[in-house]
Amino acid sequence: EETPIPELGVETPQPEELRVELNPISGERPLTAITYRIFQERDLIRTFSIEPHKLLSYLFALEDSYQQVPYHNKLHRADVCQSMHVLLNSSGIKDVFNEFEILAAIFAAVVHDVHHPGLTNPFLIKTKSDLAILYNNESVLENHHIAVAFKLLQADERNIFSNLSAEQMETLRRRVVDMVLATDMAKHKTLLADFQNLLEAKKMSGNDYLTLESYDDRILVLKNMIHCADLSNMTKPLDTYSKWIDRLMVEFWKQGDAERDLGLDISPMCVRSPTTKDKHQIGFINSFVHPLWETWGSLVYPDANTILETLAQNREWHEASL
Ligand SMILES: CC(=O)CCCOc1nc(Oc2ccc3c(c2)CO[B-]3(O)O)c(Cl)cc1C#N
Ligand SMILES: [Mg+2]
Ligand SMILES: [Zn+2]
Repeated sequence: EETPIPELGVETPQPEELRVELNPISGERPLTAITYRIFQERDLIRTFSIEPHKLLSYLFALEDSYQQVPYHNKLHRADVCQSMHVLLNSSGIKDVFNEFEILAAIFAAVVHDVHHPGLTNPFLIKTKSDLAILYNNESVLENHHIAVAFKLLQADERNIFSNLSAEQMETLRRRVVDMVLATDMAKHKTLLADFQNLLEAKKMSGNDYLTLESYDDRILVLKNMIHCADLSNMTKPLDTYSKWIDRLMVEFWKQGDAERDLGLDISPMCVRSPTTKDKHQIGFINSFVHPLWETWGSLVYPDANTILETLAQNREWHEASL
């Protein structure tokens, strides 16, 4: 039977200054529009005998359960889902993953930030929030996203996997848990190091296309793929990227306001000042995003060359604003 979604335990800062322009096509439901289309495009509905009305009910529930936060809302999840869809088609890995892995990857992307409160793990931990207590400070947000995603599946009219066998469901759940947990930035260094070691080993083996046998190797590439999709804003053209940054800063600044009101140290990237945005984005790109995308670029060479150029241009845009 259906059990209630775990409480957030924190009130979410309400952004009054956010105007959401409605897209003429997807209207109020960008997540459903994009995800349903991708499921159709990849023939997942037929392959897994997914009942269309259940898919719509599930996607509607995902959209409705998101918090009204400036950046980590249904638009971001639709964006990551679409980016994942594109990355799965990259040259060199297009035929590597089977339809079960693709189903898990698209599903993980669309649920990876569900019910996000617009606050960071460090904030939830230092404020001793219910979520941090529930998940013992370990990947607090990511555990919550996974729990909410699977709780929403418990209602029969939303159970899009009702025609999977118990064993298929277990493997799908394992993959989705692994991928969503991999979007925790605290895991970044290990995840990227393991990815680089894998690619180094494959290069040593000499064959020019990627062959992945073990579950661990296969899920490692998928974990890095969703991590790339999650951090793909700065690989997009500047006019798109700057809109994401504006939303992100509103969200970070609201957390900074909450930290100040609670008498806590303000997280460096949440400080309201004109140079914070550029300084932190340059730091974030140099420390995390560029190394990750460079490694991805070596896997799918030359597919990601344009992405790497756009990333460099966006970094220069920040540097010019300093
Ligand atoms: C516009 C961007 O592309 C920047 C990505 C967000 O900017 C940062 N994100 C950071 O960590 C997270 C990255 C991904 C996610 C989350 C946190 C929570 O949900 B999520 O999965 O979307 C850190 Cl540590 C720093 C920055 C900076 N600047
Ligand atoms: Mg997240
Ligand atoms: Zn995300």
